[in-house]
Amino acid sequence: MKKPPILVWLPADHRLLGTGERSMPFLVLGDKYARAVKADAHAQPVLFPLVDADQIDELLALVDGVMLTGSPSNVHPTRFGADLADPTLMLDEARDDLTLGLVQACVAQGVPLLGICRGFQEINVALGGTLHQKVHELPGHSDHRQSPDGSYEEQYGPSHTVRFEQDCVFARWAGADHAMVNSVHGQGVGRLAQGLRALGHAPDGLVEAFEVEGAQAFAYAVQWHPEWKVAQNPLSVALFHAFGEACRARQVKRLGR
Ligand SMILES: N[C@@H](CCC(=O)NCCCC(=O)O)C(=O)O
Repeated sequence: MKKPPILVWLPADHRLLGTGERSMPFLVLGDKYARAVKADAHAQPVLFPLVDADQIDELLALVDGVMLTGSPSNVHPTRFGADLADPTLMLDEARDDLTLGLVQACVAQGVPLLGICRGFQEINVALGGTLHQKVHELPGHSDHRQSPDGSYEEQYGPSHTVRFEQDCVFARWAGADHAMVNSVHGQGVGRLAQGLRALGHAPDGLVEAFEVEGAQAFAYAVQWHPEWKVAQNPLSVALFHAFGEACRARQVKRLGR
């Protein structure tokens, strides 16, 4: 009997598309995230367009993993007890309303969870951590953003090293104690949530990778973008392969085969 596809839930962004009077609300998902799930985790990306918080458990029962994508939007600072530092920052409170509860449900139920960039930040906030809203304004910190004028090749190209904790999963996936990563973010981890263990740091000390300590299943997050041209990066290949295998293992448990 043909095995059903492994299903990975990617929460959508809520975005106004169009200009002025003609702008309209849309639900959007970055193409490169969906393609990485399909081509590199060997799973089927799925969207649930409109989810109420009380539907999370019933929808989680239908999927084998969750991937929280990056986004130009930011977690609303009230979610981590701060005031909005810059009113021009793009926000997406509808996404916050879903993802912060979704993270807690994934951790509680042992659903494989991968966070990328905004998704990395969401996991930290969902579990009680805080964010720096403008890393580039912190003394001793680098600017982790990219010029919007650069090509995508430039924006998502190698930007800085990340040094991994000795013998951690990222070091094993990279085959080294460090890796060059891209960097497309203005926010970053302030206080790491209790229960998260930092596994990688940028040269300026910013946390760039963590795990959920004692997680029942795959539960990792990165500040960089492994979904960018996965096949060209052995660390990204290993990361998505491991995520896909964890989702496959859940499918066996979920479907009994
Ligand atoms: N907005 C937050 C998170 C940054 C982020 O997710 N960047 C990726 C944006 C576009 C993409 O999906 O590749 C921050 O600035 O820290």
